[in-house]
Order: sequence, then structure tokens, then C-alpha cells
Amino acid sequence: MKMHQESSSGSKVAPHSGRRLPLRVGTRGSPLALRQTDMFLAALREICPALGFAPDAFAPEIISTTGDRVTDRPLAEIGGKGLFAKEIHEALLDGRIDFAVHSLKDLETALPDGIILACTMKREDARDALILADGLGPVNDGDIWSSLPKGARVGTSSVRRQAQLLHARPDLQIGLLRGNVRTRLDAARIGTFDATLLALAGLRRLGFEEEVAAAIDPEAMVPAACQGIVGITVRAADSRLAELLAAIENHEAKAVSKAERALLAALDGSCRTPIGGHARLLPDGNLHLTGLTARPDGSFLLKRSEVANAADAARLGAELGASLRRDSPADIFLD
Ligand SMILES: NCc1[nH]cc(CCC(=O)O)c1CC(=O)O
Repeated sequence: MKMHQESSSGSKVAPHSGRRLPLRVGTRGSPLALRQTDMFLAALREICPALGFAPDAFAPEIISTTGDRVTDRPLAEIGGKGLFAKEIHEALLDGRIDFAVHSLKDLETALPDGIILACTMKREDARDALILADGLGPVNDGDIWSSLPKGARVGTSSVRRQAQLLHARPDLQIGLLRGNVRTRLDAARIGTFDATLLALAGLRRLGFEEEVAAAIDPEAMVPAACQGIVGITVRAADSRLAELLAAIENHEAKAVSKAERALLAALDGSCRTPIGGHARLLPDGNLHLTGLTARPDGSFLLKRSEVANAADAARLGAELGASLRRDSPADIFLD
């Protein structure tokens, strides 16, 4: 079986894509980003055996982003959207990489000209997970927040998590906690905080699930739009590579991410705006979408859900986003 095609210059070419091997894969350098990239490449090798048998088929390129470099301040203080993607987009557009692997929840809804979202992988799990300091718990499933003592210190840098926590428990003390997954888990373990919240998907992918005290129902803590989904970007002009990547698209992830990203786009919040968005396919094939807006201090919180045919995912997200924006205080969307 031919493992790869030979180009006229004799260099190895990825099948169907017309791109010379190795394919250079852009990724952030965090343990989670590297793990997600490995998982994606394994899926790609499975769908394209010719690439699977070529040992030098892929060359990961680690790209440091602004969001990775600046860790001592809230994201809201260091700039707008795309903090975890701008440098990766630049590498794609100037040809240093051939495609990029992202946590879709960190990818801005409006991509730069010339870049497209080529595929989305099966959603791991959208829920947020509660991590408790030693000695706290167990968690009462009927009232997940009862495991947090009065005035408990909760570490997070997510205004979305902060707003929903304070709306439910105004007595909690929210402290800034940034860094990679292990750093944030350790902050709870060593008692810097009584609790923190992280995406279950990241914890599961890194093998830290046993540190989870509870997975939080999406209606009790609406996740970030596209949380749990890995997305792949490529140059729009690389149509054959885009077609190859689209071949491993997960159709449920595509539908739910289309609704959640349309919601996000319609709300057009800033990085200071607490926004939640969660879509799921119902057994009858319809799409159920929940959207949330709030003030960071939880004093205002609006949550709405709508159901529509999955084929109307983008319209469902756009209409729910417009409805939430119309009925929320205008100032929460400002930078
Ligand atoms: N920038 C943080 C970030 N981006 C993606 C994930 C988790 C993985 C995912 O949502 O797919 C995380 C960690 C967290 O929110 O706890």
C-alpha cells in the first residue's frame, strides 16, 4: 500500500491534501493543548491510514500566545478576544503551520480573513467540575453549593463562573486564579482556596478526573460556549487539506458548536461579559440551547432556553443571543 504520494520534486505529499509532509500542526504549549493535539492527530491517523503509517507525517509547532504569557492578571485586563489564538492565526496565515488545534471555547467567533474552522471533534463533556480543598465535602447532589462553607474562598479567572457562583452564593469570596490545569488544581489542594472550578473535559483529558468533587449540571452552571470541544483551523485557500480535515468532523459537535458560537456572536460581549452557552441534541433530533448573561457580581443573571431543529442551529443561536442581549443591561457588554 502506498503510504504517501510522491510530488514531482520527490518530497512526500499527504494524500488528498496536496501538502508536502510533514504537516506542521500549530498548538499552544500547555499540557492540555499538547494532549488535545495528540488526540486529534491520533484521530486523523485513524481516518487516514496513509498518514498513520508515515512516521514523519506531522510536525507539532508550539506557539506561545498572549494568554499563555501573561498569567498575573485577569484576561479582561490584558485585552480582547483571541488571546489564546492570535499568534497561532499569524503562523497559519504566513505559512509557518498548515493547520492548528484549539480548545474551541478559546477561539473567537469571528476568525481572521483567510482562516476557517475545518472541523470539530466529538465533545468530551461540557460541564464545569467542582474541586474542593481537603476536608471539604462530600457534595450534596441536591444542592451542590452546600459543600462550600459560608464565605468560602473560590479561585477562578472566569467571569462566567464568578457570576453564577455569586448569584447562587453572594457570600462567597472570589479570588483570581489563573494558570494551567495542574496549577489551578494545586491551589485548591494546598488550601490557597477552598474550591475552584475547571472544565471537566480538560481534567478528563489530562487524567485528573479523580480530583473532581462533582460535575456541575449545565443548568446550575451554564458552561462556556463550545466548552469540551476541540476545533481545527486551516487556511481557507487550502481547500484539499480542509476537505481532509472535514472528513473527521463530529456532526453533533458541529451542530452544537454552530448554535453556541452563533449565540456568542449575537451577544457580542467583551471578555468582561459573563456569558454561558450550552447546546445539546435531544433524542428527537432537535437542538436544545441554553444561553446566559449576567453581571460579574451576580446581581443580574438572565438564563433562557430554546429548542429548534438542528438544521437551524445558527438561527437558534442568533435569535436566542439577540433576545438575551435585548433584555440584559447594555453596560455588561462594554469593554
Ligand atoms: N482557557 C481555559 C480552557 N480552555 C479549554 C479548557 C478545557 C478544555 C475544553 O473546554 O475543551 C480550559 C480549562 C478550563 O476551562 O478549565
